[in-house]
Amino acid sequence: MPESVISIQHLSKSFGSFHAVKDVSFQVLQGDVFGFLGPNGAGKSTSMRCMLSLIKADSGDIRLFGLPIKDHREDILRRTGSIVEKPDFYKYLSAFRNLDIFARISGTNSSKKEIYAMLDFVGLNGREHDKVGGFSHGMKQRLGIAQTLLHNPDLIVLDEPTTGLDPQGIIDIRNLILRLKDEHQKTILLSSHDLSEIEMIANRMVIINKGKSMVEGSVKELMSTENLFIRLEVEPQEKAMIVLKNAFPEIQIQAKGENQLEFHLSRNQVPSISQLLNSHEIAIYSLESKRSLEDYFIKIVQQDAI
Ligand SMILES: Nc1ncnc2c1ncn2[C@@H]1O[C@H](COP(=O)(O)OP(=O)(O)OP(=O)(O)O)[C@@H](O)[C@H]1O
Repeated sequence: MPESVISIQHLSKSFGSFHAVKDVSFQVLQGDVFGFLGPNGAGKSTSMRCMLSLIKADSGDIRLFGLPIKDHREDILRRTGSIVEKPDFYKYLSAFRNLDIFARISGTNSSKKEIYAMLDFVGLNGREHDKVGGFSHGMKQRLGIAQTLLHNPDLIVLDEPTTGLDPQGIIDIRNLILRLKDEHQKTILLSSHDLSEIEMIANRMVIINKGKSMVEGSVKELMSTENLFIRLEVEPQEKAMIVLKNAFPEIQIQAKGENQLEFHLSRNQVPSISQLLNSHEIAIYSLESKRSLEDYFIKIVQQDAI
């Protein structure tokens, strides 16, 4: 059994009368890329800030590397790199100078060679001496990751690292996270509101909603039971609706516009749709299937209520 790197039990935090985190528990094991998933406002950042002791939790047990954060803050933070608040840089200085200054202030005293190697690792080679003010959001994000890696932490905590990035920026960060896990054996906790993002890089995850943990486990196992949202463009629409209702009596189908149908279907039933409609001479112009975190939540919440 891999070592527990983060263990959070029954974490709770209020701001005045507002209970932002009510009951969050999860466990991150060594070598995990662990997805901390929840919609906006679910309490992810607040939980992460409590975990790193940037703010004080009201109650709950927080242990990193097996040690309670309240008694071992320094030791724990020495082994942890995080971007939970937006990283700040001197925009009139180069990427290299920014890291050099940070290394001196924070006491990592990294050599020039180490800083160049870090900039190379995050894909900023060739841009080392350019001013940070001219960097894209994605480049700043990668520079932020380089900064958190300077002290060679075992655990890396990233709060919504791909938010606001363009598609290439998202791919760059995703690849960087996977390399940190595969080539450097880091343990990574990252938050996101995007289920598909987590599915692509995390091996385990917890889903939180309204300040409470809903479900935790292997990403593959959790996703395999999931329903998909289907949007079909078909003709004739009414006939398609009847055929689908006969084949899947348990589903609720909504007719949209002239020839669109929308419904939810379990993943393993999706491949049979086109064959079914073709056999009734119904033309399919498009079939769109997507996962929706919200749909997934509703399913979990409904299961919870039974
Ligand atoms: N310092 C604060 N004072 C008052 N309310 C706060 C404070 N920080 C967070 N909140 C509230 O707590 C709730 C949870 O916020 P939090 O930032 O933890 O959510 P999140 O899951 O990270 O969502 P997002 O992705 O939108 O950041 C939100 O309703 C937020 O407005």
